[in-house]
Amino acid sequence: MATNSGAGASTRIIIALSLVCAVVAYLSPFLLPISSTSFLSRASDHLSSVLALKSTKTASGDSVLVLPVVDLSSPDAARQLDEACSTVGFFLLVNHGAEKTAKDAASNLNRWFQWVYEGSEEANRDRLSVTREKWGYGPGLQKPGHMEEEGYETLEGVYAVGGGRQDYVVINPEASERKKRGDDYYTSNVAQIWYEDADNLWPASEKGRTIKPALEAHYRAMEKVSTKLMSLFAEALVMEEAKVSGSNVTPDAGRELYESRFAPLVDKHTSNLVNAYHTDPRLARLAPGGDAEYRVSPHSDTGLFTIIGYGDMGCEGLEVQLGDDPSKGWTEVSTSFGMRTDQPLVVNIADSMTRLSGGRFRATPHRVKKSDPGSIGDRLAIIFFFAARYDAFLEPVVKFDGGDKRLAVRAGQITHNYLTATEKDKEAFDAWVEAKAKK
Ligand SMILES: O=C(O)CCC(=O)C(=O)O
Ligand SMILES: [Fe+2]
Repeated sequence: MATNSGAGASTRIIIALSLVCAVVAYLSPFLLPISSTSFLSRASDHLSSVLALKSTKTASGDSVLVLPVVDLSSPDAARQLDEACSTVGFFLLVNHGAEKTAKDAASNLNRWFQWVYEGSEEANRDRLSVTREKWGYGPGLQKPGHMEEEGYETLEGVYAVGGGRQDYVVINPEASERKKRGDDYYTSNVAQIWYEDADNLWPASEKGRTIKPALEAHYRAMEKVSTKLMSLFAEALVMEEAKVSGSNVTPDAGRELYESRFAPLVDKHTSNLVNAYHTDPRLARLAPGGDAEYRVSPHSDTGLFTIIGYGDMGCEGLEVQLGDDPSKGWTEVSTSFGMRTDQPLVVNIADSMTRLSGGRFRATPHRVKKSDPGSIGDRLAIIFFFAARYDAFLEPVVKFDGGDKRLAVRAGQITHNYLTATEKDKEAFDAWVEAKAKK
């Protein structure tokens, strides 16, 4: 896969900052008091205070952000998560246990996408055999017209994908089997918005053969990581609630909150694994449009949180809007610090988690810039949109003074599938939600 060559001044700053971080991280066992927390969490504490989780301005006025780190193997993970998600809303997840599946997914997808873009007859046949309206391969989240002009609203913007991005969308590998068994959650009329077609499509060619096992394994690994993160979010919210109310936290409080409020929302989650491949718009022969202002417009995600793997590449082009004041502008994200570890994942809070946490965890607006002129910027993002059951009721699970009381909704009503469904299907779902609320 080709790399970007034209990132300019901000890249030099990222590299400089990464070097500083690497040195700080290397020296931190000597600089910081030895404690039971892991090396990485101490390094991240230190980074947090040194950088105050804020951006740094470059000479040209650009900003870069070294993401806060959450170490999933650390006993301090819930606190790290709370700090990152109540400030930046983005973090770098390390020691997550999905290193192998993240790497395999990236290498298999890169190989197949590159082959498809070369456009041989066999490659075109393979591409067409996995192209359809919803799951499978196609432009931006599988809706023709799901482009710059036709995005949908999120809490913090409009989600639209520019020309040149092709998504290979995979849903829960269990869904098809469950539907065949007659599970009402997948077979009912209202479920059709999500599960009208519950089968994933897979390439049949020699080149694409390994994609199915690689992506199914990665999907399952992402489910595991998400479950662990949900239990840490519960722990973090319980700690915060106790702090606000001045009460003590019982040892089981986090687990109880997870089991009573979180687990039931996600036992049949509607998460999609969206494998987003961007090429230089000039090469985007297969995509309509081709020259949008952004690769992805400014938006927040609608699910609970999003976990992104970039394989052995960085997150080039990803930018976030920090703080409450949009006039502060956009800050480039760097994953360089975490790149010292194997396959770090970028995680961001999404709208549903903002709602569940009473606004404590921030669904930070983000966007993906076009590649710089002159670069041949192939770019792969393996995006797991972790989303609740479509019938989950999203309301705050804890009460904070002054917490965000934005309208509670059914999780399904803010998903991409619902928002791009026919009016008739939407009405049927809304009526069902109302009837359920009355019971
Ligand atoms: O490609 C990326 O780095 C992020 C894409 C994104 O934000 C999205 O598709 O929701
Ligand atoms: Fe996003």
